[in-house]
Amino acid sequence: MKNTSVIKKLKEQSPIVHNITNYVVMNNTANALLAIGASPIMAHAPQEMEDMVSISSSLVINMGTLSEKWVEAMVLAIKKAKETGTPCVFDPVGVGASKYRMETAKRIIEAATPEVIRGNASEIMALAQVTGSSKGVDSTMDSQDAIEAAKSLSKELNNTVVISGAVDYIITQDKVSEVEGGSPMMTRVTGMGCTSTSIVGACIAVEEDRHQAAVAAMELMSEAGSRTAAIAKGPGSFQMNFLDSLYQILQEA
Ligand SMILES: Nc1ncnc2c1ncn2[C@@H]1O[C@H](COP(=O)(O)OP(=O)(O)OP(=O)(O)O)[C@@H](O)[C@H]1O
Ligand SMILES: Cc1ncsc1CCO
Ligand SMILES: [Mg+2]
Repeated sequence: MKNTSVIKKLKEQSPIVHNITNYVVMNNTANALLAIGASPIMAHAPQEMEDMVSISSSLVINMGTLSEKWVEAMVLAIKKAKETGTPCVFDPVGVGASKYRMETAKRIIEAATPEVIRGNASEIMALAQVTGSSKGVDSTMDSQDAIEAAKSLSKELNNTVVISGAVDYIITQDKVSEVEGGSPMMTRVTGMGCTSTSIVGACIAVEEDRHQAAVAAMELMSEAGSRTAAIAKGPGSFQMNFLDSLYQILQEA
């Protein structure tokens, strides 16, 4: 890890991170947050969204498995977050794959701008409306192909945009940071992208410089991915050992 200052803050502060995320990854991302010393809440009932945001240090909105009640909860949560000054990261899973996802992403962003958006190249391209041709929830292009789209998105929204992939790009207006490392095995385990989004959520809870927070989160993912790849025999042991790697990196910091 190049810079451990954000990680040290995570250890000291143990932030509460409220996640409205998808059924597929809920358990993985809650465990990843616990492994890095954060305190996850996974909840999505509209009736309790404002209370949950009020007690949280950051908000994660992930639109992996949408339904009307969840969208209602997402909109309520991000509006409340704006009111309370709670930073939010948005993961536009599969945006571009359906009209509903495109409309929902717009609705969320129009309700209040998320401080950070993290997606793969297809998602960032679709979100920037450069192309509407996202295939499913996995990326069909290299992360560098979406840099220009991410820059225009970041300028339009005045926020930070993260493109994940073999190389991660963290983009705030014209500022571009790169994070290498990790492992191709990360694409064989569901929800590694969603996990990176939740870790961004933990980092923006403790670091006000959103760009720096997002870089730290992606570096943490990368380091944990590289370490895990050295010992895992396949996706199953990768998934399990990834949590241990996150935990160990935090212990060392
Ligand atoms: N080829 C690769 N080599 C190294 N690291 C990778 C590679 N592909 C992805 N990663 C890492 O895996 C994590 C997830 O990124 P990815 O772009 O696969 O997300 P995603 O497509 O949103 O995933 P999902 O939707 O399954 O959660 C990031 O931390 C990224 O750096
Ligand atoms: C596979 C899948 N489908 C909807 S969400 C999700 C998890 C990865 O984003
Ligand atoms: Mg994803």
